[in-house]
Amino acid sequence: MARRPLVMGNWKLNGSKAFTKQLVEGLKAELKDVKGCDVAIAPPVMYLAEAEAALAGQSVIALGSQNVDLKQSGAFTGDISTEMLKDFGAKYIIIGHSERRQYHKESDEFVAQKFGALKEAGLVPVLCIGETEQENEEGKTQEVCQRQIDAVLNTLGVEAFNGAIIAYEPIWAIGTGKSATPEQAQAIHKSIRDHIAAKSQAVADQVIIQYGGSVNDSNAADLFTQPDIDGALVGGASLKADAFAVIVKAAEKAKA
Ligand SMILES: O=C[C@H](O)COP(=O)(O)O
Repeated sequence: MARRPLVMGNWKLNGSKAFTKQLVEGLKAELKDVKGCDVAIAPPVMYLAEAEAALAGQSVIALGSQNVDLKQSGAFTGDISTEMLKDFGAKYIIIGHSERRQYHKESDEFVAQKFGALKEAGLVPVLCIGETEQENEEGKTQEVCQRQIDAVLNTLGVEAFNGAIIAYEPIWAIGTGKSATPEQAQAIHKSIRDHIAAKSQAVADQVIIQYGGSVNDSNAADLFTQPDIDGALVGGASLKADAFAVIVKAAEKAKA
């Protein structure tokens, strides 16, 4: 079945009020005629208000967030709730990014709880999974990805993946300039889809599986030729409107 691609920019810990306005204006100009690809940006939560204001009046670019917490209100210093994200019009919410797993010790189970909280709130989880370089060299890539997905499958059921996004991001490819090859990524994406298909073919057929890890304006088109690569989660190259636009348009063209 045809899946509508999603290209999402993860700005990580970058930007300012002025940068946010400037980049969003640039993206609006570059992407105004895009029809065949969903597009989202995840600025730092500090700048969701600026991004929401700058995105007003257009429907090509959706707003997202890089994280969410579990509680709705109360004495939880520093936390961000699903309702707060909805208040800013955020839709696509990244969870389980390897930087959160590594630097904030987020476990598979904790990430699965966040997945459930997002589904309950009517938001779209963008579940990041992926192996370290060592796990890759030890041939454990599929095992690691399946374990990270199983944390959701086994607690929320396969139907939770209806309308959700998976982002396969090999950790060794993030920010290194060393992307997985299209063939390497396709093999893992297919194994992820097959793993979900073992529970439900229908759910597997519709789930968007993005690739992330050094995607740029030069390598995106080749990645998108692969049948199970349904878009990209882009870090560094999402900070430049022209490079990000090339990636979006490559997805639109490849999946037309
Ligand atoms: O969320 C995005 C990824 O971590 C990829 O980052 P990158 O494109 O800078 O390698």
